[in-house]
Amino acid sequence: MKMKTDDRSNVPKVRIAIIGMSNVGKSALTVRYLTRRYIGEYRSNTDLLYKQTLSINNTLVDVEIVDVCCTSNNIEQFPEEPIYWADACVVVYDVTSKSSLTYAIDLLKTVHKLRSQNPMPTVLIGNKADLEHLREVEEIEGRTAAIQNNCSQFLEVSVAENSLSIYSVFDLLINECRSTVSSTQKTRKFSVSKMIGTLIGNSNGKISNSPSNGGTVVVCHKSDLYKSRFLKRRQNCTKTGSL
Ligand SMILES: Nc1nc2c(ncn2[C@@H]2O[C@H](COP(=O)(O)OP(=O)(O)OP(=O)(O)O)[C@@H](O)[C@H]2O)c(=O)[nH]1
Repeated sequence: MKMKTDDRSNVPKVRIAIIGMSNVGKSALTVRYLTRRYIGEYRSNTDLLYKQTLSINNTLVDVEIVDVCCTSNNIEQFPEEPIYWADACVVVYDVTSKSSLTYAIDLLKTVHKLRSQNPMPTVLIGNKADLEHLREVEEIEGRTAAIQNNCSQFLEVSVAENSLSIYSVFDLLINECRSTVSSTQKTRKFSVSKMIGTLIGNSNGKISNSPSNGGTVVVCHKSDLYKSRFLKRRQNCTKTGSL
């Protein structure tokens, strides 16, 4: 079903940054939410910008998700731009890696520091719960970290398995920030989607009642997407695809 361009002018947009240490399953989580599928291997060393119109509680929402790849596990080197860009943040760790929880906690503190003037909802997700025999982080440790760092939700999941709770975490998060977002969108200083919109193609005309289609994904090198806020980045993007 297609909507007229005019009909879409009131569709709210929500931007989510997925962050966490390398190999915790950020890409797998993002693709699981948007497509309901699990894909085992993803390219690393690139940030992925997903853009999809979803129907949540019978309301359309333009959702943009940046899956921030993590080439260095040094918190000092984590790029700040996605945190300023986002309306909400999903911080992921791996229950089989204690250091990934430590990193996630550092990220949560960084998010709250950078966004102290303009707070945004954060969610903490412990992934790979299927690997019980390799577990290094107890559920209570993750939950405590989430509470201590003001996360609105905490969840242990296995993205490899199809669990409704994964979808409801995102849906709740999007609902949580939707009202705030609609009032601030008019005053945004810059827009990644506007800047690279021509690359993404005309996804604006696509309405997806099923979350498994209708989206686009742009693959960019992190430095190209975030270090500069200018359009010249366009030429450095390496690939555009559909979900
Ligand atoms: N057992 C298990 N493996 C998972 C799960 N989720 C992801 N993986 C695996 O973990 C590895 C890393 O997944 P990615 O989604 O690429 O992780 P990432 O955080 O995006 O990694 P970077 O791009 O390096 O930052 C892959 O081999 C996935 O197949 C899960 O729930 N269970």
